[in-house]
Amino acid sequence: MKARPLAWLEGKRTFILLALAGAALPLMDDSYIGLIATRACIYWILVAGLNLVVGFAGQIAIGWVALLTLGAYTTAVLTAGTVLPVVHPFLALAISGAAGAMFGVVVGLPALRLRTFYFAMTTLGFATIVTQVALAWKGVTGGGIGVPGPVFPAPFDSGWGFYYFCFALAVVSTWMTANIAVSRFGRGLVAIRDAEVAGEASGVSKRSLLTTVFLFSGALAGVAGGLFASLQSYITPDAFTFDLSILFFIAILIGGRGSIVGPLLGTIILTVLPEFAAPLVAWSTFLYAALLLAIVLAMPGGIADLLDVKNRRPLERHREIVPRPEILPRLLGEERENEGLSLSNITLSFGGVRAIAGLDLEIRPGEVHGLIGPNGSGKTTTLNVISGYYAPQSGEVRLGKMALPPGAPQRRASFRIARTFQTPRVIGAESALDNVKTGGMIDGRASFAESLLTLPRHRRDEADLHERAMRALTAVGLEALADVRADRLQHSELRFLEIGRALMLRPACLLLDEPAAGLSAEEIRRLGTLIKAISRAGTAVLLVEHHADLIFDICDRVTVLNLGKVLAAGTPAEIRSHREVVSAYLGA
Ligand SMILES: Nc1ncnc2c1ncn2[C@@H]1O[C@H](COP(=O)(O)OP(=O)(O)OP(=O)(O)O)[C@@H](O)[C@H]1O
Repeated sequence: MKARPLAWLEGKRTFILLALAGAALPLMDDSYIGLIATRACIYWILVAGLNLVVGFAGQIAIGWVALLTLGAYTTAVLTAGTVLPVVHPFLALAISGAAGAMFGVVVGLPALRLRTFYFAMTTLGFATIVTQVALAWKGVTGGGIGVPGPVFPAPFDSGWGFYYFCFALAVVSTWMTANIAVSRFGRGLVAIRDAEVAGEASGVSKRSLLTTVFLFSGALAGVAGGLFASLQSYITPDAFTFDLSILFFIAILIGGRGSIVGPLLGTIILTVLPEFAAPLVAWSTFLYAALLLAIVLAMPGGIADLLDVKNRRPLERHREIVPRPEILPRLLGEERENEGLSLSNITLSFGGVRAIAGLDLEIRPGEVHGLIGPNGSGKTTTLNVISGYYAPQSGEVRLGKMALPPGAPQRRASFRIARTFQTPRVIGAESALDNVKTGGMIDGRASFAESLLTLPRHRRDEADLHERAMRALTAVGLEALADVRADRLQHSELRFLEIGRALMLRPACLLLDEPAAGLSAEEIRRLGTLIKAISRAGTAVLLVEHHADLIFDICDRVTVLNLGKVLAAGTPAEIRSHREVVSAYLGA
């Protein structure tokens, strides 16, 4: 068997090793090492929070040094007492955290509108603004001359005393971000990064989740800034360089997206490396850039990928998907009284193209309703109107008596409307189990703060979610692959995985967009049995499909679309013998 030299670094063991090493570091009795270790702890406090923004949510925030600067000046100015009465260093640190949180939201908000590099540019803009204000606002910040940093009271006033203070805060930051990573919030962030529409369909609200994370990440950066001011003894604007911002960002990339241990090791490496390469200090920007290039080209998954030994173990080649529909009632609820979904007079055009023209449709609970028609007849557009991705120009979608708000896809989950996609939208970097858990996002009761501190309600949520997700995976026949990363699964498994995720909503209405595409004949048969069982458990199922056999085998009713209009509607037998349908779609 192939040697796995990094296996011992997997998971929690690395954290424990690092914590023990960190706690024992003062035994070395070398104040220079103490200084570097303190700096690594401070950087990590900031990177821990930024990691949720960059590594988990995939937002390119490269100017986070702005928040370090803000925190440093806030603490220093408050404790120096040059402008206001002197504030106790601990209180000043807490105020810096609050200021960082507020400013974190301000810096982060453009991410709700801007994507990738545009957002990156705004964060850089903020970094420049903060440094320029620090330079220009001489009365408060001392301008280019600067301001003294705080000295924390005993026992934190000595080198190692201050180290332990920073180390303790770094441990707490790690613990809190690790708690978020394994909570529904962490999974929601990764969904925003890798499968935004699927996340929305599961009820992930990008706006509120990102705002909360910017708040938290900003608070950590503010606190890190306060500690940084103390470490520096005296701060001037040139302490907050662009290089520093790049260091924070690259530590996360080197570490690997969606990991905590990786960026932690990345931060330690990037803090320690320049000390060993002191003669190269003038080359630091060049070195960072070269390192980044090397990482992106040689190991895009970063350190975390190297450590992820579990996911390199080969999978069984000939795998079979054997759904277990008999457990559906336990997953979906034994006695459900769902209401049907109805569309009345829906019209939607894209420019001059009439995708749907006055469509009426009724999907009843306990039935499978097939929606068929030639390419471009408006089937996917109909699903997108029901699931809120498109707001129709006229007409109404109702669940029972309730009219659904047009648009607002992330609110559909609360109406228990679930869907799958024509091309499976899964989070490749997460396990099958975590993908399915994302579908149960809206059932979580614990707040972000409760998850941060892993309070009982959070633990109850997670235990419940785990049990249900395992049940959903069993129902769709994928329980043996629960721990496998989704990007290692076969296409057919992804199709069933999406259904598993949708079932987590206990849907009143399930929309399936060509679920049989790419499946073998046997898999289609099993899929048919599963879909039928889902509808019999009380769900209204809308099935868009090109496999006519599947449609006619399992549907209770079929609607045929042509050019966005209903060409025919009725039972499978009626549709099969409908003259116009046969000539327009089914063929002779
Ligand atoms: N976002 C869009 N912008 C412009 N036109 C669009 C858009 N989405 C769909 N259309 C057009 O609307 C019509 C209906 O498309 P739709 O994807 O709903 O058809 P479909 O029946 O699902 O086809 P297929 O079976 O190929 O998936 C097509 O003419 C398509 O080109």
